[in-house]
Amino acid sequence: KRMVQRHVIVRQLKSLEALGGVTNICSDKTGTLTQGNMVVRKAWLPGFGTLSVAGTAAPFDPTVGDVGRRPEQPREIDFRAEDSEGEVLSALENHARDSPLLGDFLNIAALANLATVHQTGSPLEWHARGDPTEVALQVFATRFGRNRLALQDRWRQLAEFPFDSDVKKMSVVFEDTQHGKTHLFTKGATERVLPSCTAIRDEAGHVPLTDAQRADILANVEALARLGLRVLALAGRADIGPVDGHAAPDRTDLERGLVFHGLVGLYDPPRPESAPSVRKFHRAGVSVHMLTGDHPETARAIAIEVGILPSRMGEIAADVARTMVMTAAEFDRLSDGELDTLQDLPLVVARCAPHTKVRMIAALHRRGRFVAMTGDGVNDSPALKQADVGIAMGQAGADVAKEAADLVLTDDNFASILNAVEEGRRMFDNIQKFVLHVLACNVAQACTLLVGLVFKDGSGRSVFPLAPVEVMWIVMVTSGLPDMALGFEAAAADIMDRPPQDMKAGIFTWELLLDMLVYGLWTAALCLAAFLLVLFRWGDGDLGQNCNGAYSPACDTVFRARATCFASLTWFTLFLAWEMLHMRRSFFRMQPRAGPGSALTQWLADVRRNKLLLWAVLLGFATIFPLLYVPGLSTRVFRHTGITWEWGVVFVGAGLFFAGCEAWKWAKRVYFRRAAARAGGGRGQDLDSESRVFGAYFDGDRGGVALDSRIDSEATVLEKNSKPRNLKV
Ligand SMILES: Nc1ncnc2c1ncn2[C@@H]1O[C@H](COP(=O)(O)OP(=O)(O)OP(=O)(O)O)[C@@H](O)[C@H]1O
Ligand code: NA
Repeated sequence: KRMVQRHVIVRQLKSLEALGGVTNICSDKTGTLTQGNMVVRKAWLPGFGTLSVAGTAAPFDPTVGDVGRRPEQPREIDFRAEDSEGEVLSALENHARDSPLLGDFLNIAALANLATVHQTGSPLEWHARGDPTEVALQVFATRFGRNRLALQDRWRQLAEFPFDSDVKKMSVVFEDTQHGKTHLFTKGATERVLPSCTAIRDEAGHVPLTDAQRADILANVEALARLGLRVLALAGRADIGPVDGHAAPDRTDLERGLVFHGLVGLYDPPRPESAPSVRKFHRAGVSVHMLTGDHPETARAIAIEVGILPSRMGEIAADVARTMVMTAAEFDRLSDGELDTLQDLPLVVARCAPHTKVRMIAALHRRGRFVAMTGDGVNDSPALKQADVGIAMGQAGADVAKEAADLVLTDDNFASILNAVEEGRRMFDNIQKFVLHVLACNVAQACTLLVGLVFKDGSGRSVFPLAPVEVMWIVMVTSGLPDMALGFEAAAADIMDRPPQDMKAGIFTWELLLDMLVYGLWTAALCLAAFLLVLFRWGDGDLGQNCNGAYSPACDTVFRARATCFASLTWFTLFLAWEMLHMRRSFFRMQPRAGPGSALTQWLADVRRNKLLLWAVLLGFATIFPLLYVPGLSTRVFRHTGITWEWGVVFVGAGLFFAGCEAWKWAKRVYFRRAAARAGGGRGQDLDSESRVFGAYFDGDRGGVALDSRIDSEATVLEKNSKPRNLKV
């Protein structure tokens, strides 16, 4: 339930716990790492030039921002230059009317488009409905007065071939009621649209498309994608003859012989939380991969912005860089064997289709990784099922995807995955603490009772150091209540600073088993020592007759010794619950950094933090007195008797108990520090975090070939140049 506030719906409680052990996260880009609110930033129309939209932070409002124009193609423009946007156009509607080239381009943008953008409410506000990509195009067309709603008087839709992430394009058939002609309008990923194009539109009209022009177009796509823009190609075919919308016309038959009209570049800014979340995942030892349907250059630029790829891509050897960013086609060309020989699997897979996600999971599994995968599409179900933890999107996600998933993010936000992982680790930790406490207490009781069998009275019967009712009481009340309270313990401060737990080992790690023995045996040793000292050292050593059964004056020493043993075990059980708050940190310094107050106030605050545990411990403390001193209850039921000076033994035992536990934790800390230093191989804390995370990739010896390190700078330049100039709120 608490997860709902953190924007996560848990469909499988088990998977939340599993999420704590995730080593690799494969995330979508659009809407998850990015905001999913797109704006058209660039458009290129052959023969008309490059348009730039700047100064808008309001994605739905077509009246905000300027449109600039330069006569060159995008590949010829240095977008870092001050004047890269060119001359600002005024009266955009007139431009659209006067230039048939621009007019046709905008018609495709507005009509091959199911989104609506309109003004409603009072005061009037711009609203949009539909797919973000299409909303952006609709807003762009509306800037020039070409809103689909306005065009509907003249254009009548006859058929639609919908978009899906496998075909990566969509087409519509419209009838121009003014001229009675039928047209096909297509938009989509360039490499899906361009092959169906045979001509290109420019000032001269339609001219056949040459190979040189195709190469030109692709160079322009790259130039725009490098800015982190999603690039779509617009194309169309005029006068296709009669089409019967009811007869389900053949898609491949119509989507050919198209005329290329130009490109649009849409920007979908990363969510502000994405980069910090990726950084936190890296600190937590979790690798983040981005599997996106977008163009590799777009994917690369965004991946650099959110830190999935290092900003210093240019320093990475070319062959390494090539395996860091792959297209699905490149990825799928490699056999399973070849994938397994790669030093690292790609961090970014572009142009991803749903089945590529399944192969990625399989490849990660073969490397023994524990994988969480996001998905929103109808075809993502196999990947979501295959992943150790499948995560669906609550807003953009298809219902089938949600059904196949273990978790649903209600806000589609990548940062919410981080919350879920943290919650998973907390749950795992608390289960481990709970189990360790139960087991250590059991070991303590069992050893005390077993060793106690050695002491036999005159009739040859063993004298129990603990009576059965005492043991029951400790199991059910003294240890039971704190055990429950441990489940509510908050996450440790460093919970996201350590590597994921090994899900194959589960909670029963070597550390836990050793802890169980150490705490259990130490508790048993102290309890037995208390029993024996009170009985033989300071008492008369009289084991009496049948002292397990009933009180008699002869059993007085045994009853006192038993009471001391019981009081000790009660206290140690309670203290051990407190020691469980952190597996390695000292109970007296729970927080890594002391706050403003002294160590004592800090400690008091830490102890008070888990209220339930505090009450459970205090209750356990308080109840021991009636159990010892209420006549009848004490001797008849619990088979012990009130003690006096023996409390001194309990106090000293408590001191030794803490000393022992703390010494053991200290030894563990030293051991793990050394182990970490060895594993770090001297690569110290002083390195910047990028070198730490991506150190394996920056390998000087490989002779890094300077790649295009302009990518990141251009994306930031684009950001800077487009700071809102006349932002309306
Ligand atoms: N509405 C659309 N009409 C036509 N083509 C589109 C549309 N939306 C996206 N495309 C094209 O399909 C490509 C892949 O889009 P897809 O929706 O599969 O990716 P995505 O799911 O948005 O990205 P991600 O996988 O990162 O979430 C886009 O890069 C774009 O070229
Ligand atoms: Na997607």
